[in-house]
Amino acid sequence: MKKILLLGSGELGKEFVIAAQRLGQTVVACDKYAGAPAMQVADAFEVFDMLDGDALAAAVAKHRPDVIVPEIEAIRTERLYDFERAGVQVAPSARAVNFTMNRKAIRDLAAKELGLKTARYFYATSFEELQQAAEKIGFPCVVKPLMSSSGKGQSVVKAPEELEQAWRYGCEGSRGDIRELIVEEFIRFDSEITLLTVTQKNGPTLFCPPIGHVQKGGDYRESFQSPEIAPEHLAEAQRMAAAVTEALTGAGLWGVEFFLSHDNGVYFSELSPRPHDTGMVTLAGTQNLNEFELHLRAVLGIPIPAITFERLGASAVILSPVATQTPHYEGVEEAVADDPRTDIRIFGKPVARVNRRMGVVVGYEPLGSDLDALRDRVKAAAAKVKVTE
Ligand SMILES: Nc1ncnc2c1ncn2[C@@H]1O[C@H](COP(=O)(O)OP(=O)(O)OP(=O)(O)O)[C@@H](O)[C@H]1O
Ligand SMILES: NCC(=O)N[C@@H]1O[C@H](COP(=O)([O-])[O-])[C@@H](O)[C@H]1O
Ligand SMILES: [Mg+2]
Repeated sequence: MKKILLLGSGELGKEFVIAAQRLGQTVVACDKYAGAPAMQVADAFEVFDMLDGDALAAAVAKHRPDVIVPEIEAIRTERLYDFERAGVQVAPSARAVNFTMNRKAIRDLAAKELGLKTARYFYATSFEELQQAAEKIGFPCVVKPLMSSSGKGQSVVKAPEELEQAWRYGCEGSRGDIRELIVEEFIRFDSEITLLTVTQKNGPTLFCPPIGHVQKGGDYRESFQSPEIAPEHLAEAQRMAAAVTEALTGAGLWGVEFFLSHDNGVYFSELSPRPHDTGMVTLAGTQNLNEFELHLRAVLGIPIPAITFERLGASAVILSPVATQTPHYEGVEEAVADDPRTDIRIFGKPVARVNRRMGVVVGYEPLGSDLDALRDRVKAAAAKVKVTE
């Protein structure tokens, strides 16, 4: 049995810990606040800022884990190389986690080294550089901090006069100590997908059926598995996902994000070297193993003979409209009352902020059913749940 140090303890970590507990593993859940979702189900927990390299090293020295499993991006990832050299397994690998925590490293690797198709992009370290970059890209363009997730600090800029606001918003939403933004060409995609990809220690790379999703303000609102996509688009996405995960090295589940355009084909966007929020749809039992079970098996080297697609699924998020130290949930009973194939997860975050994701509704139907109707049903159920003070 292995001891796992989980770096980040949100909703994704919570489901990962549940999967690990079911296989008898020991998990120490870490995050910068107490009472985080994954801590509620772990064997032990530590509260510290994972961007603090010394605090991170102290937690590793104290618990002597066999495996470190990052769950968020805000980690002093350079230190992971030291732990890996000292014999601790890092999932999927220190290189993968270090490259993906900063958009610059992963974007340059994908676009320049691997030659994958991405939106055109430039970097900016000052407002003047941002203006020059936006002029070259044209409008609209997308401005994002190099280090952020869930759409924090991200804006679509429609005209030059909006750039100053985008610069300020981007710097404010920037995590860690880097003050640099990326400016991207705005891709008019027809749809976007996450391709959950599994790399194994001993075994071939496996792909889950693609997950379609809808984002607002750079944050996921609903996801569904599996949308109809052109076979050549799927093949191209799988080729790119295999190339980028191979270059990053290691074993685990990855969420590889793509934009699909009827006219322009497939664009690589970014990837998470860990379970993906849109992949929470797999909690609806869409596959033989959900994304958390797949990550665990791949990390521990437990065989995954195949990933099978069992049912259509949809997920819709529950966001808090209020900031409160004492979140309450109304409408849970109503949300699940009418449909036996609808279920809900309340993450148990101790505190609510405006637009913080507090729960998710998942639902399923047999393969071959109407996916749009399923999405509507799941969204309607999620809308019945209200986070209140
Ligand atoms: N260049 C672009 N053109 C059009 N839309 C974009 C572009 N970049 C991002 N978006 C939209 O914003 C969403 C979030 O962007 P991105 O994945 O880069 O941000 P993020 O903060 O890393 O999100 P997360 O951490 O949740 O994956 C995308 O899924 C897409 O809907
Ligand atoms: N897109 C990344 C993502 O969804 N990450 C998930 O959200 C948590 C942070 O939530 P919080 O901001 O509400 O604390 C993370 O810990 C992870 O589970
Ligand atoms: Mg993303």
